[in-house]
Amino acid sequence: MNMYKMENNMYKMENNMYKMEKNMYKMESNMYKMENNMYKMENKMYKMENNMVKKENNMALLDDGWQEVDGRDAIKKEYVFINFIEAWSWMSSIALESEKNNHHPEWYNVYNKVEVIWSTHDVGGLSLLDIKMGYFCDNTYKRHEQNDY
Ligand SMILES: C[C@H](O)[C@H](O)[C@H]1CNC2=NC(N)=NC(=O)C2=N1
Repeated sequence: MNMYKMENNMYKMENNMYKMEKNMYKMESNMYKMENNMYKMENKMYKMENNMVKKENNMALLDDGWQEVDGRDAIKKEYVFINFIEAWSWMSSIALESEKNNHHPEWYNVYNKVEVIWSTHDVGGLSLLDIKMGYFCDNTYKRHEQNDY
């Protein structure tokens, strides 16, 4: 009779082992899912942070005379120089930096005035590159003779 009991106990133990193993697999699978969700959340956080930085920088530029373009996700500003040569020389500096960043302006020049628009065509709106180039335009402008009437 002890033999039967022992055998029976053995079966029970074996059965419990299987159950534990199954649970382990489930736990492992849940861990992977949680990890995956964590990555997704982290990714969302990065995107939100990036958008916040973009908005903050954008606001700062708007304070510096940049305007939003009607009906477009783009910013524009008009610069006035002392003459055509100053305007063209400033445009050359911007052109070189644009090539470096592979990010190019939309602009319109008449004599000593240049209107610049920044927008990222690849994403159909503003990106951090536009803001970076906006700052570059302003900083370069400071080194040119101006005519602010
Ligand atoms: C193919 C080339 O890299 C892309 O078209 C670049 C070039 N310059 C650019 N300039 C701007 N302003 N926006 C862009 O999306 C852009 N894309």
